[in-house]
Amino acid sequence: MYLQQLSFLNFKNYAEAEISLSEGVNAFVGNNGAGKTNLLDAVHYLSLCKSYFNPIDSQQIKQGADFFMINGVFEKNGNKEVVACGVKRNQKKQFKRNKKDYQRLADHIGLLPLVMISPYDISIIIEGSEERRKFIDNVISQTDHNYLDELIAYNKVLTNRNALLRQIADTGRYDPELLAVFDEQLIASGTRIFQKRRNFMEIFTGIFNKHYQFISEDAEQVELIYESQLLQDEFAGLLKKSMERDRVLERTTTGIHKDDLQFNIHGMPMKKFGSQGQQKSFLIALKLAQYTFLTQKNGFKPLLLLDDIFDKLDDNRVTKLMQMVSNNDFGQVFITDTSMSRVEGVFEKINVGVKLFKVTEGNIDA
Ligand SMILES: Nc1ncnc2c1ncn2[C@@H]1O[C@H](COP(=O)(O)OP(=O)(O)OP(=O)(O)O)[C@@H](O)[C@H]1O
Repeated sequence: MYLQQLSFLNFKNYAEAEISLSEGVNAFVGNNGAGKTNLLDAVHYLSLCKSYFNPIDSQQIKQGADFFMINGVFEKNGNKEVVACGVKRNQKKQFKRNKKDYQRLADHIGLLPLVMISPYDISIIIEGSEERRKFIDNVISQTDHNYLDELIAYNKVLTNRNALLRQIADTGRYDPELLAVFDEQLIASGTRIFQKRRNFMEIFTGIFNKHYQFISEDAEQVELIYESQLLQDEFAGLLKKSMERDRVLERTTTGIHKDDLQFNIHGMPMKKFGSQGQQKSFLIALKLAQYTFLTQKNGFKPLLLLDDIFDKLDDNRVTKLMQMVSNNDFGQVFITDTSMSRVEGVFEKINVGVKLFKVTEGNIDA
């Protein structure tokens, strides 16, 4: 599966652009602020119906314009998939596959899978647990359609249960039967999500370890550990035990909404003890593991988008990484960088062909 043609109108700093892409490695080179990341984000829209960086669609419309449009022609299993995404100010986002509107955007997720690696991913390491849960959920939902619905259902019951806990605190009165219904729904849904996350992490951790060791050439010992209260006890028992605390705190304190991932380097937290290059290597290994997982599950290769990938990595790691993503386990790759000579040098060294694009202030030249 790969993107053959990409065009857009009024998207971020681009008035208009149209490019034909290589099935292999495509590199976009230009100065800071030229529009390299914006271009990757347009590809992200076509795959996941949204920006990777900013959840507000209208903010992606070029300043002064009142709509944006992104079109992509993909090749998948010998067929063409024509995908179009349009956003007009104050109107619902339009998303089409082969000229047909989608009823639900969620139906598109997973059709054209994509993995993005960006400097913003550092939030997975340094921010709170929500970022790490988002990462797991994003990977699983690209291969399991029911997963997203299950999560939405869980969060809805969680909101209702929390509202009831606040009502109990305010009024001292409540309907125990209603609480029992919420608990039952939360347990059923939460347990299914937990099982999916645990099964996923069992496979994913092994893939991650292999990728990290490859990129770092076994230079350091790292760990990726799934943490969930449900690993210790059944959800029903946990909920019962935490009832008193939940009532005091007026929110549900146990469940899969508390799951987290632990990242360690030499047994210590990566966030505090990893160098910037080690943290970046860790994130790259996580994302490449996501790539391998999606490939194994789907039976075809996702797109791989590498934004500003060379920054903070030493030459050995850059070479290893580019060797890896240019081999047969990977398909179409997009890379951005600020230096043409660096990109040319890296690919000459590993003897891999690359399609080069120059990006200058909203213009792309092949
Ligand atoms: N809605 C918008 N309308 C007009 N310009 C926008 C819009 N959104 C973002 N931009 C502009 O896009 C530019 C940023 O582009 P982008 O992030 O793609 O740069 P880049 O080439 O990746 O740079 P760097 O090398 O610094 O990462 C900024 O100048 C920003 O002001």
